[in-house]
Amino acid sequence: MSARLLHGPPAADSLLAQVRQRLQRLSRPASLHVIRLGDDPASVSYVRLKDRQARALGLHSEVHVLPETTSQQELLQLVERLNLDPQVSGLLVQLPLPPHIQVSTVQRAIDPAKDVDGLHPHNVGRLWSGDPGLTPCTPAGILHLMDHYGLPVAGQRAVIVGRSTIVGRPLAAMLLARDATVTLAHSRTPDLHEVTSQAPLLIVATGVPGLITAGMVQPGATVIDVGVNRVPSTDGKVHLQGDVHPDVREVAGALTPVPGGVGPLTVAQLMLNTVLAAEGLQA
Ligand SMILES: Nc1nc2c(c(=O)[nH]1)N[C@@H](CN(C=O)c1ccc(C(=O)N[C@@H](CCC(=O)O)C(=O)O)cc1)CN2
Ligand SMILES: [Mg+2]
Repeated sequence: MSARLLHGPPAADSLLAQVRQRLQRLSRPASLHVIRLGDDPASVSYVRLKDRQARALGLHSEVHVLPETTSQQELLQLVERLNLDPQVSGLLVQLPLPPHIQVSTVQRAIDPAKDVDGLHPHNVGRLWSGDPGLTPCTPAGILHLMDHYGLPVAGQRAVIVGRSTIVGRPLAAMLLARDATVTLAHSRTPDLHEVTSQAPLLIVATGVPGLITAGMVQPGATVIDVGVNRVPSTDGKVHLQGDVHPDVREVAGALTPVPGGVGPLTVAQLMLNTVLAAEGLQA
C-alpha cells in the first residue's frame, strides 16, 4: 500500500489565511527584511520565495544582497542599522553563510524582537523554557502541517534524525511541549535503523539525500521529510531529492513529498512570524 501524501501547499494556504486575518487587525504596517550574502542558487531561490510571498500578502519586503566577500563587521553594521529602524518588524540573514562569517555571532546581533528565524539565544531559551517567543520556521511549519492533516502529536513516540539548530533541536522542544516522547538522533547515533524503525512518527532533517530507506521505517509510520537536496541527474540537470528514499512510500502510512511537502510551510510560517514580530509578539 502506498503512503498518504501530506502535500504542503494546502497546509501552507491555511496558515497564510491566519496571517491575512491577523494582518487586518494590525495597527501598524509589517515589514520583512532579508539579508543574503553571495549568489548560492538555492539561497537565491528561497529568498525570492520569501520576498514574493511577503509582497503577495501586502507586507513591505526588502532583500539586502551583499557580496559573498562582505566582512562580518560590515554585515553586523547592516544588522544594527535594521535593528534600530522602527520601520523594520522582521529581520533574518539567509543561511548558509560563507565560512569567514561566524553564524552564531550574527544571530546574536539580531534584535530578538525582530528575529523572525527564532535563532537568537533569547528566543531559543524561551522555546526550551516553554515561554512564548519567535520560533524557527521549519519546525513550527511541520507542526502546522501535522495539525492540518489531523495527525496526533500528544502521546506520540517521535524520532527526529538531525540535530541542527534550525530544525532538529527546536523541533524536539516543540514536540516535547506538545506531549510527544522525543528521541533526537543524528549522524553519530549507533544503529540508526534500530532507532528509526521504532518510530511511529519519524522526522528527517539531515541533508543526506535518500538516507532513510524502506527497511529503516516502521510500517504505517508518519514520515516527515525535511531534506531539499539538489542532486545532479544523469541528464546534467539538477533535481530535488529528500532525505527519505522514494521506496519509503511503500512502507509509510503518511509521507511528505519533496518538493511540495515541508518547504512551503517554512515560507508560510515566516510570514506568520513577521506578523507576530510586528504585533510585538504572540497572540
Ligand atoms: N535564515 C534561514 N536560512 C535558511 C532557512 C531558514 O528557515 N532560515 N531554511 C532553509 C531554506 N529555506 C528557507 O530559508 C527554504 C527551504 C525550502 C523551501 C521550499 O519551499 N522548498 C520547495 C522547493 C523549492 C525549490 O524549488 O527549490 C519544496 O520543498 O517544495 C523554502 C525555504 C535553509 N536556510
Ligand atoms: Mg536540511
